[in-house]
Amino acid sequence: MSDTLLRVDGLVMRYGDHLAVGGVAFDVRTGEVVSIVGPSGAGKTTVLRVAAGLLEATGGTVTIDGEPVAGPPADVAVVFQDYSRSLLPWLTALGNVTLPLRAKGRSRGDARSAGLEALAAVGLAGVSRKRPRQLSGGMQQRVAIARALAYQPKLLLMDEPFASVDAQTRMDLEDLIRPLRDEYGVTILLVTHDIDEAVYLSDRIVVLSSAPATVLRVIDVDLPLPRSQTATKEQPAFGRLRHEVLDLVRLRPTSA
Ligand SMILES: Nc1ncnc2c1ncn2[C@@H]1O[C@H](COP(=O)(O)OP(=O)(O)OP(=O)(O)O)[C@@H](O)[C@H]1O
Repeated sequence: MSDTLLRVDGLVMRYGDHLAVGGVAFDVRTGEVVSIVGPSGAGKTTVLRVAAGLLEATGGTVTIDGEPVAGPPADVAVVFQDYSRSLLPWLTALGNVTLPLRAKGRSRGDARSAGLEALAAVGLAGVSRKRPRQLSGGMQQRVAIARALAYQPKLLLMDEPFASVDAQTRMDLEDLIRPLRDEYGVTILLVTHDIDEAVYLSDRIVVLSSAPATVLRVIDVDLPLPRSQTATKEQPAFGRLRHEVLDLVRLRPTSA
């Protein structure tokens, strides 16, 4: 469980005159759930998009299993915040989940059984024939997660995946993550604004500074497993971690 799957090394990103990311480095080990947090505009999404091969960095390297990322890697899936734009409205839930599998050359029957299994894993066994507009926001995001998992990626990258749903649905979706990690043996790197969510879900948290982003600290989250929305969040250790992360995220550079 301790080998490195993703390595971000000296990552620099400049948008025109703006130096957004100023040398970010961290590792994600196989099987981990790691969150990236930081102030608004710190470059969290930028780091994730470079790891996904969707954006070319100005400098530094990202490797997955030792291979430099240059374009979207075959065994990486991405889940975005905006589920309404990530699902195809004219396809059923199952059709959305199986589309990438068919594109990858899997047979119809094989794609269908992997798709049904993934929909069941996210708690949507009964809605495989429904279209996205017939599903709630939380259910649509579950379909997007099922689509990513059915692909059986080594690495799942998630950018604010629960930011557009209500608080109760958010907790339900959070509680899918660690069991899905176990069931699919997938490593997860997640960007979130929500410090409680980062502490609750993660094995480690990468805290970025404001721009130009660097890694302020990588924090081990050694809260016992399995986690629970009530018991875990009542633990003094949860409060201490939350406090530590919040202090770092709210750090402001001292003015000269
Ligand atoms: N395509 C782009 N062109 C120009 N500037 C960009 C572009 N994408 C991002 N930026 C800028 O780079 C900085 C980092 O953006 P990024 O979205 O990575 O940060 P973030 O930490 O994910 O932000 P937030 O917490 O607000 O979602 C911001 O100042 C943003 O305005």
